[in-house]
This record gives sequence, structure tokens and C-alpha cells, in this order.
Amino acid sequence: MANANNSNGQEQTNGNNKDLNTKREDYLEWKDYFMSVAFLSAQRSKDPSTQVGACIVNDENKIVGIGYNGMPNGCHDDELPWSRTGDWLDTKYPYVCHAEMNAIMNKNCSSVSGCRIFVALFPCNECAKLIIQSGIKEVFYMSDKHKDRDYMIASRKLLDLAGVKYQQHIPKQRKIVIDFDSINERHPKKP
Ligand SMILES: O=c1[nH]c(=O)n([C@H]2C[C@H](O)[C@@H](COP(=O)(O)O)O2)cc1CO
Ligand SMILES: [Zn+2]
Repeated sequence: MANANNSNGQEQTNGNNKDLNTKREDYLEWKDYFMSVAFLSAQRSKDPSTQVGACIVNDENKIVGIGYNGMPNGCHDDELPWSRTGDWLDTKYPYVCHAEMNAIMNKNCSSVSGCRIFVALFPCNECAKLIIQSGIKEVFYMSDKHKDRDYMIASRKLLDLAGVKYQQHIPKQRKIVIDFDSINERHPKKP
């Protein structure tokens, strides 16, 4: 639908009024932004069942590491299994690197000590160990859907003992759409 504009500088885009003279209020708040980066990164995952992303942020709100679940570097992901069931060696589990591990290993600074990590899924016990050892102080997660599994109980035990805080992130915006065409929207001509 074409955009129309009214006399007080308001543009109507598909029925929504947009005031082009006043600061936006519906911009992404920091935590929604970091969680969105984690979710976007998860879109790189080749895992057919669960795509997980992680984003590490320092105390200046700067992103210092991003990762998603995938096979280790140099191990071609066509040569390793992606299945969930069957002989353990024929499943993905012994091979795949978790998103948290990749985010920590991909860090672009010398240390992630004191940082926060934003993850789609509550970290497993192995990732909890990495989080603790790397000095990350806080975990924000979206889903805790495996919370009753033993490895999650172990994970919480480790995080609690080490004093790593964790909390579910409740996003202000439940759905964020990336529309590559939106940048081509034209605004009314300046007077
Ligand atoms: O914290 C995690 N981070 C992470 O990257 N993963 C990955 C490993 C697997 O590729 C996938 C889990 O697969 P599945 O849901 O099919 O068991 O998610 C799984 C967890 C477990 O919470
Ligand atoms: Zn893990």
C-alpha cells in the first residue's frame, strides 16, 4: 500500500500513524535487542530441530561475542550426523558445539569476565561450566523448556553455587520482523 501523509507531518504506513517529527518510542530496548541478536544468529544453525543463538554483552552494552549451535570448525557439517536418535555416535550430540560455547570462543575482546549472556535456551550443564569459568556473571534466557531434565538441574546447581545470576527475559516486543524492503519507504518531501 502506498504511504499517505497528513498536514501535521504524520505518515500513514499501512494504517499505522508515524510521527516523523518526534523521537521514536517503539525502538528496541537493549535487552530485546541483545536477545534478537541471539535469535538472528540462531538462524545460521544447520540443526534441523533446535536452533540456538547466544549473544555476550559487556557492561557498556557492547556486544563482545555471538554464536549459534553448529559443528566444530573444520568439521564439515555434511560429514557429521544431525539426527537426535539412534546410536549415540550416529547422533549430533557428541559433535555439535553449543551456541554458548561458540559465543564465548568467538569473543572479540580478551575476557568476557563480568559480562551478561543472552541465550534462547537455558544453558545446559556443560555450558554452565563454560559460563562460570569464563567469568560471565548473568544469564538471560528465553525458554526453560527442559528445566526438569537432570542436566538442567545440574546446570542450575552449578550456576547457583558459582553465584551466576539467571533470569528469564520477558521481551517487550514478542515478535520482531526484519523487512528488507522497509528502507525503500519514501517519506514526504521536506518543505
Ligand atoms: O544450551 C543449549 N545450547 C545449544 O546450543 N543447544 C543445541 C545443541 C543441539 O544442537 C540442539 C538441541 O537439539 P535437540 O533439541 O534436538 O536435542 O541445541 C542445546 C542447549 C541445551 O539447552
Ligand atoms: Zn550447552
